[in-house]
Amino acid sequence: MAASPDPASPVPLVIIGGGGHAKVVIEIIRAIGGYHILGCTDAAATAAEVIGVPVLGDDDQLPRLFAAGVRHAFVAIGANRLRLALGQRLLQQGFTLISVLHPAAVVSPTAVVGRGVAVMPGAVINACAVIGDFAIINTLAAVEHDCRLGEGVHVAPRAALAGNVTLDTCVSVGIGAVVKPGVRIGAYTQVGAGAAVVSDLAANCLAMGVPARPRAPRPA
Ligand SMILES: CC(=O)SCCNC(=O)CCNC(=O)[C@H](O)C(C)(C)COP(=O)(O)OP(=O)(O)OC[C@H]1O[C@@H](n2cnc3c(N)ncnc32)[C@H](O)[C@@H]1OP(=O)(O)O
Repeated sequence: MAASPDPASPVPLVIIGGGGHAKVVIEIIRAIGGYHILGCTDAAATAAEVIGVPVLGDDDQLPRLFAAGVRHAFVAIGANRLRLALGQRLLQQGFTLISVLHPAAVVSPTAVVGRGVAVMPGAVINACAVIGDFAIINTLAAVEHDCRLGEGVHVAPRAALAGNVTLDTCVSVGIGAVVKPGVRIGAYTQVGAGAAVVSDLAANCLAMGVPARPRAPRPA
């Protein structure tokens, strides 16, 4: 995680994405303080600004911004694969990808949080959990002790991971879903809203229900 910025000299920052997730991220960055949000990039923008942040154009603007001295960025896109791919591209371009932790989130001092991670209000990340780059721990989600979350995962609002759960790359755990202790969920699998995952799930599947049952495999 990047060091905390100095509120007296705000760090210029660009946000990638301009949708609903970006709105939440913008408000967290404002709550943290210490950053000057220059704007956001959004190829599909329908307005000139997002809650007061100007839309700068599409991602082709990023090399120009880097050349102008902007070094800090955050990818605020909900789609896991796209968020991860763009984050990795920005790292290659030399940007520093900050993590945004809402002041009302609780993150254990023994947890490890990667780059480009969003932790929303009320989320709890408990002891010795490891959160991979570009993860989203959404509003009121619980990530219990010793969980291992890969890159690009999303734990949706009010979802709860018990201790020692492993989520591989780009897993999505739907709103209000729960995952039993020690369970491993394979890469790119999506768990439906309200599901109860009581045993391991393979990669690339869609699982839903109580207990969660995998449905037809999803395209890789
Ligand atoms: C801040 C934020 O907003 S973060 C956003 C977080 N997002 C989420 O949590 C989304 C989670 N997504 C879901 O739960 C979705 O319903 C999915 C991914 C499980 C399924 O989506 P789709 O493939 O589009 O399924 P679809 O809506 O066509 O439903 C197919 C069937 O599954 C059922 N179904 C859909 N979702 C669920 C669910 N979560 N649990 C149980 N059954 C479900 C439907 O009732 C339907 O049943 P039927 O065939 O008997 O009529």
